[in-house]
Amino acid sequence: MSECKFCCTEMKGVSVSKEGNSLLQDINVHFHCNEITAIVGPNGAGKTTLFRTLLGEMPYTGEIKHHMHEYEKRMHNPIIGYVPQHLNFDKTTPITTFDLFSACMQKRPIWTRMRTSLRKEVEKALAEVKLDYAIDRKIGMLSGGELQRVLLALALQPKPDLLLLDEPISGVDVNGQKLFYETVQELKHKYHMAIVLITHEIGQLELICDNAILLNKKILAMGDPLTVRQEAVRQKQFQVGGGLNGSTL
Ligand SMILES: Nc1ncnc2c1ncn2[C@@H]1O[C@H](COP(=O)(O)OP(=O)(O)OP(=O)(O)O)[C@@H](O)[C@H]1O
Repeated sequence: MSECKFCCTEMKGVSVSKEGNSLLQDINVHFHCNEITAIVGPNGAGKTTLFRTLLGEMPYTGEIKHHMHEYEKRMHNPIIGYVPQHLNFDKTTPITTFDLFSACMQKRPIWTRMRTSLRKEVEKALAEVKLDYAIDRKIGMLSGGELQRVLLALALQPKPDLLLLDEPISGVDVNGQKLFYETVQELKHKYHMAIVLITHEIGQLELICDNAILLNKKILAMGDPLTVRQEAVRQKQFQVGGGLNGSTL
């Protein structure tokens, strides 16, 4: 991967064990700002565990460092945004996109009077993910792709230094996938974030990321997406055409 130019998140000799099982072994990687890094690997490879470790949810040995500009260090601790694979909720809920944002963005309880500026802020946040039209829609009526872009917009409140996307478009149709990745590319250029993406769709890796990591407890390959893809095939970490490991080429 390229030299660190500005800020980055660095994992140095990170290992995770749980109940006597080794889940991650000696992970050494830099996630750079202005770059999208894809993490690929078979089921049970430890991809989500790596995210949970970065989010501070898993005890680990080794070091995780967030290198930031000096002035940013004075302003805040690193902010990490997270987009999950799915949001499980009752599809008949009357909650709208605006209600969801209000609950997340308003510091006071939402039954108290809302900040008058809140609606404008939500409109701006939704415009960034091309969902201006969805502010008053019930979340249960949104398509899979729209809902994932709502979650992406929420993960940007406030702007993170590191954005983690955990298989964000699995089950989303082709157009929805395209729109999601276009939006992520635009955000990368606009906010210079480090973005890390877990994906099983390694057939188009070079179209969606700048760097890739092949993970199976250890890092098996790392670098430009095409090379990592070839290495995944060579090491038979995936089945051509999908199948065994739930991954597609
Ligand atoms: N809290 C935990 N305690 C014990 N084992 C765990 C825990 N969390 C995850 N594991 C195990 O660690 C392994 C890696 O899980 P993880 O969810 O990180 O894999 P993954 O690469 O994200 O898989 P998938 O592609 O199927 O989502 C699995 O064998 C899982 O059962």
